[in-house]
Parts: sequence; C-alpha cells; structure tokens
Amino acid sequence: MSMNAETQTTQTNTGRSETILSVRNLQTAFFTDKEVIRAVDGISYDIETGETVGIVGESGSGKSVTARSIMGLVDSPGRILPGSSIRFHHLETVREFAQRFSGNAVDVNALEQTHDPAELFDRPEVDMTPAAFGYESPEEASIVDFLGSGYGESLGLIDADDFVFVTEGSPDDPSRIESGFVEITRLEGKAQRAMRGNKIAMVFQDPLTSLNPVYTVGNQIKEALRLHQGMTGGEATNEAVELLEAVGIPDARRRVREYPHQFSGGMRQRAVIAMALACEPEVLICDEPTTALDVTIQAQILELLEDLQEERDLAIMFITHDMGVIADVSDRVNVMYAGEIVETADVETLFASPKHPYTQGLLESIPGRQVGERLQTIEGNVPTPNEPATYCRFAPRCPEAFDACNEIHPVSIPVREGADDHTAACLLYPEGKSELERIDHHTDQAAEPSSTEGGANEDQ
Ligand SMILES: Nc1ncnc2c1ncn2[C@@H]1O[C@H](COP(=O)(O)OP(=O)(O)OP(=O)(O)O)[C@@H](O)[C@H]1O
Ligand code: NI
Repeated sequence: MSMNAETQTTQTNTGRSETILSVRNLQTAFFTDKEVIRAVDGISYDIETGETVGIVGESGSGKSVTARSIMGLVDSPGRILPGSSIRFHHLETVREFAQRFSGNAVDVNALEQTHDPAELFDRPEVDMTPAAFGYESPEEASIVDFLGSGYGESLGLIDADDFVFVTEGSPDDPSRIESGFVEITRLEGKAQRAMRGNKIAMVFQDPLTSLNPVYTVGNQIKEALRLHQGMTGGEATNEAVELLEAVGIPDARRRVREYPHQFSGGMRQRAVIAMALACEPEVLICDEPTTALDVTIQAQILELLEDLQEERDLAIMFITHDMGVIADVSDRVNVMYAGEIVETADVETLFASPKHPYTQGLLESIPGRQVGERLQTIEGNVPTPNEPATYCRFAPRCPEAFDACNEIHPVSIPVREGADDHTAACLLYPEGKSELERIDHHTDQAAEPSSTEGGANEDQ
C-alpha cells in the first residue's frame, strides 16, 4: 500500500493504516405490506485505502443491499434506519464539501466544549446505551459517536441536514481542515450526487445495466468525464481513449467509437470499469463483476482490478458468492449471512482457520477443498431476516447448533482472547471457554437498542 499526501486521510498520527470508509451498525430494512425485511441488520466494518475488502455469502445474505446503502441507492420500500452510520474519511473530500456545503458542516471540537458525552446517555427520548457504541461506561464515549447516525440529531447536537463533521480545524476555513468525515447516510440531493459515482463508484454484475445501447462507449465515458471532471471536446476524447487503454481494451482509438453491442462481455465490463474510473473515485464497489463471465475472462478482469488498485491506491469493496474469487482478490473478508456479518478476518487467516460453521460450510463447497470425495453444500437456503435476531439465524442449518443457539443472538466477538482481527458471531466462541462462559460473552454485549422496533424511522 503506497500513500501520498493526498490520500493520507485522517484521524491517526500513529502511523496506522488509513481508513477511508467505516460502516457502523448499518441497518437497512424493506418495509413491505407483509413484513419488515432486515436485509442488512447491524453490520460494522472498515475499508482502508489501497485494500480490497471482500464480502461473501450465499444469495439473499444482504451483500448487494450493503453496497446500495453505501451508494445511496436503496429503493423504496427500503430505508437505512437511524443508528446506522457510514463515514467517508477523506481529507480532500471533507475540505471540498465544507467549502461547497458550508451550511452543513459542524465543528466537532466546539460541540465537545458544550456537551459532555457522558450526559448524553440516559435520555428517555433517545433509546441508547453505552453498549450501543461498544462501551461499558458512558465515560468512554466521545461526541463523535453520537454524530451522523440519527442520534446526534435527536440529542440536539446537530441539525437534520448536517453531514460534514470537522474534527480538526474549522469549517469556516476549509483549506486548513486537518481531519473529519462525511456522514454518507445523511446525504441527499447535490451532496449525494457529489459522492455517488464520484468519490465512490460501483461496477455491477451486468455491464449492460451501466451502458446505454444507443450511445457509443466513447460518448458514455466522455459524459462521465464532463459530469465529474468538467472535461469536454478533444481533451475528453483523448482521456476516454486513455481510460480504455488503461483497462486493457486493444485498439482503443477505434473502439471508442463503437457501441456496447459491438463489445464482448469481458470488454463491456472493462468499458464499465473505465467509466467508473472516469470519476476518479476513492472507493470502488464491485458487485459480482465477473459472475457472468467465463473463467479466463474473469481472471483477466480480476487482474485488471488489482493493477488499477495499485496504480490508483483504490479502496475496493468486492462482493461475490464465490469463495475462490474471494480468496483471489481480498485482503480482508467479511462473511455475511441473513443480513449479518458472521465472521471477519484477513484472507489468509479465514481460509487457513475458518471459525464460523457457516464459513466452514462455504469452504467445503469449493471444489478441491472438501474432505472425502463428495462436494459438500450447505443444505437449505438463507432465511429472509423478517424478525429481529433473537437467536442465531444460521442455527437451523448448522451442524454444530445446540439449544442455546435458538435462544441467544450471538454477537461478533474475537474468536479467542486477543484475536481482535478475527471475529465470529457464534456461540462456540471465544475458544477455550465453557459453554456458560461463552454464553455470558454474547449476552453481556447484546444490550443494544433495537431501532427497527415500532417503525420510528424519521430518518431518510
Ligand atoms: N427492493 C426490495 N424489496 C424487498 N426486499 C428486498 C429488496 N431488495 C432486496 N431485498 C431483500 O433483501 C435481502 C438481501 O438481498 P441482497 O440482494 O442484498 O442479497 P445478496 O446477498 O446480494 O444476494 P445475491 O447473491 O442473490 O445477489 C433478501 O432477502 C432480499 O429479498
Ligand atoms: Ni447481490
């Protein structure tokens, strides 16, 4: 991972890696006539500059809804629920947004001088406990925890339309801001468009969803260049050709004048990637970008993404149901099941030592990895998460389930003491403890507010 001054984002002076996107307690639900589908049910993870975070799980586990939540593309009757937070930590963007949307920027230090975070708990109108933020006592909380996420507003800390939070520097002097974040869940209108397809771009499974059949590939890339970089005319044409070359399309000067139907599937997906890059995104979300392609072409596209990542220091979130692909592309992996992240680890650890029975099941279904000669698959399907998780949603399919699994909701915890980078949401962990001790671990931390209750969703 290489870093230059521009991509040095935020918060740490300690030399730790730079988080560009942090997802906290993300809950996205679809309010249908019949039921509330908790498609994404309280997930948290980070993406760092220059790294690929994989999201893997069977069909219906909530991968695409996670991606669409980050993009601000959740369709009605879906909503991101209060208590959810998606933070974009990118200094240049914070400065740019503080400049363009100066009325929506908040100075966090000023808030800290007027409000004591400890006093913000214990308000009957705000259903919130220290545990909701992962703390044991109110004193550990900071004002930053309450921002975005709907809580800041209900506590009167910020206004309904605030979304730029400046943690070092003053919003009145954007060029001198030193750190902060944009709260993506609060964006709409112009600010939403300045983020979506711009700072964060997405590549979908089917390239034809992103390409218009009646315009040439070149014109579509030029349109993206015009919108996002204000580039037109010959300059834009040259840049479009360069982008097509950068994504490995041969004879780009000729092909820039062709229509999508004149491209093969693999070439179309390359063109879509070129279009995404035209916006110079910091984060690229890929939702099954190679699933429709044959294996050779798939390998080429994955290699292309890797090269682009290295050149541009891109953060990539890569979604697939294919464990083989995940092993290939990811630095870190989040395994999703029925709206929840059930295991997370760096890719080597996850494949060498999978802990959640669901991850183990997924791995046994990779040809060549199973014990014995039969390819194992996990029997049954992902359930629709249409009620609050008060039990383990995988238990009905789990070969290791025991009675408690039907009564206690496992929380994400380190698989053993000290293994902070490898967590699982399973009552079998932490390792090396008695069943009673393990259950204690999961019930102690489970005292979170369940904000899907009662349909109190004034957000969005
Ligand atoms: N517009 C919608 N209305 C109602 N429910 C929806 C809608 N979109 C998604 N869902 C539900 O949300 C859940 C998660 O769907 P999602 O598309 O995120 O799964 P996925 O992991 O991406 O699966 P796949 O591998 O099939 O793409 C599913 O139960 C799905 O039925
Ligand atoms: Ni999907």
